[in-house]
Amino acid sequence: MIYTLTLNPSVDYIVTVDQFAAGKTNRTSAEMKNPGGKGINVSRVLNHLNIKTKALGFIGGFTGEFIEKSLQNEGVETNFIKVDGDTRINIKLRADAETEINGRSPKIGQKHLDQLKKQLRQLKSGDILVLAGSVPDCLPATIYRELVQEIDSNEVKIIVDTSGQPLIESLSASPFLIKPNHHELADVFGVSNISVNEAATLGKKLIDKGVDNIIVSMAGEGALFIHRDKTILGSVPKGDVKNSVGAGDSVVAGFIASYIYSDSLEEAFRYGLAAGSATAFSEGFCQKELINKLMKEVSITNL
Ligand SMILES: Nc1ncnc2c1ncn2[C@@H]1O[C@H](COP(=O)(O)OP(=O)(O)OP(=O)(O)O)[C@@H](O)[C@H]1O
Ligand SMILES: O=P(O)(O)OC[C@@]1(O)O[C@H](CO)[C@@H](O)[C@@H]1O
Repeated sequence: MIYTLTLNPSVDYIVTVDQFAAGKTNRTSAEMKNPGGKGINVSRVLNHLNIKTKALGFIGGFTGEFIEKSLQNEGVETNFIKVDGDTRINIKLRADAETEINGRSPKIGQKHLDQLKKQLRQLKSGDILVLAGSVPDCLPATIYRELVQEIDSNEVKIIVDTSGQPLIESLSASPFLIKPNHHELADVFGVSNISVNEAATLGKKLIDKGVDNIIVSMAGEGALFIHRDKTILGSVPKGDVKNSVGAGDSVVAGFIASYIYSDSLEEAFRYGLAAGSATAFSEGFCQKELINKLMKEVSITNL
């Protein structure tokens, strides 16, 4: 089974304002409310690709109910733990530029954490666990590593998509895959504005720390795939970007979808990039048909 864990889900309120004026009353020309949070997005994209997952995490209040109902309506299996307080609402403002305001998590108590640990103890050899998104303020930055320690089997593949200290702390859990973007990777080393070659060098340092595979996404500039004995540069298709929310999550979902069938890391990397771009070029999340079309435009070069 593939499990996704979103410690800090969100209702994504995506609003389009034709001409945004700061400090004025602006009116929307379009708006959407979607269940969000990185792990939930991975589950939703995999569902588009007819792959079953179980979405785990903490939800609360009317926003939490909205998320649970929306996922159930789409056919995504969930096993959320209910907390007091409302799940956050994240604002994605589409105007000339895209601006995001991400909210804070409701409080998560020890009993909720214990419930989650109990769920994770049910995971079995061959399962995949995707730990994705920010860590709520009330939890320690080490939480992903601590949660992985609850899993009995060493044969569960761990995928981590987070940033900052939680990403650094998760490295010692020996993840099968991490997917930082180039800014997040640079951040791990306290640097900024890295070139592709610098990203490859920094990525290899994380491989030396015990990570099996790394995808470093660089938006429209392509992506790197780094494995112990090879580094590959992937191109991404050219197109009209309509939506960047969930593009990175689609890379993770696409990678998983392809890997479980092909068992080929290179094919999975290419499919992940095609899925990321298919989401970027769509109003909602990627669909199979567009991913397959874009696959032809993703080329890879060994570095
Ligand atoms: N301008 C673009 N043209 C083509 N594909 C794009 C573009 N921007 C993003 N993508 C696709 O989306 C993927 C993820 O983009 P990015 O590197 O911005 O990740 P991210 O920062 O994790 O994304 P996000 O947090 O917005 O979901 C890229 O690997 C690519 O497949
Ligand atoms: O605040 P976090 O947890 O880092 O990111 C949350 C978020 O921005 O990530 C998803 C897109 O990747 C959105 O659905 C959601 O709003």
